[in-house]
Amino acid sequence: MSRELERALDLVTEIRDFPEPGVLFRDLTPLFGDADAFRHVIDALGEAVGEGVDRLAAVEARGFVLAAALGYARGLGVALVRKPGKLPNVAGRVDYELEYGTATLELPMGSVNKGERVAIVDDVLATGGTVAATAELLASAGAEVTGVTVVLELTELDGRSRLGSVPVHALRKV
Ligand SMILES: O=P(O)(O)OC[C@H]1O[C@H](OP(=O)(O)OP(=O)(O)O)[C@H](O)[C@@H]1O
Ligand SMILES: Nc1ncnc2[nH]cnc12
Repeated sequence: MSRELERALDLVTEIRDFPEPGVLFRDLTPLFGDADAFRHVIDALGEAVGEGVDRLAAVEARGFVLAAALGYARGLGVALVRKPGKLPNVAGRVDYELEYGTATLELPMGSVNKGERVAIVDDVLATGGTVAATAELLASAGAEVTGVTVVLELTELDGRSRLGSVPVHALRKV
């Protein structure tokens, strides 16, 4: 890994007991706010996503920031998976467990085509609930999930185990 990418990832801060007691929250805000760091992270994610991908998928909200820049850099459109109640036309909905609480995700109608090869991008892989729910939504819409690419993987929470044989790429494992 380049020194620049190491420096970028070192900007992620740890906050104890947020958003609830017992959670060590990884905050990517300083990384998003530093132009050089952000560029190095997007370049690294672009390499990790690899070839043979037709589209990206990302989850509101932090995933959108990464996927928008990555989609531009790689010339790929993005399926914007949303928290509930935001979409006029919903192709599918999944409820899932988070490290802190429960959540629901919705896939916009028409955001992926049948048979498309879609790579999921997010900032943090924790329990894997978010990405597993996204993969389920994409599969229900007829897309093929080629892989999951994240900035940080929280290995202790073993999110990978929820993703079956889908390849997971993390820029850093903590
Ligand atoms: O692997 P998991 O246990 O599912 O957790 C990972 C998810 O949690 C965070 O999102 P959050 O729902 O906090 O939303 P945000 O992006 O709107 O801050 C993060 O951005 C990932 O999407
Ligand atoms: N510990 C954590 N830090 C940042 N984002 C998260 N999403 C789920 N768990 C998280």
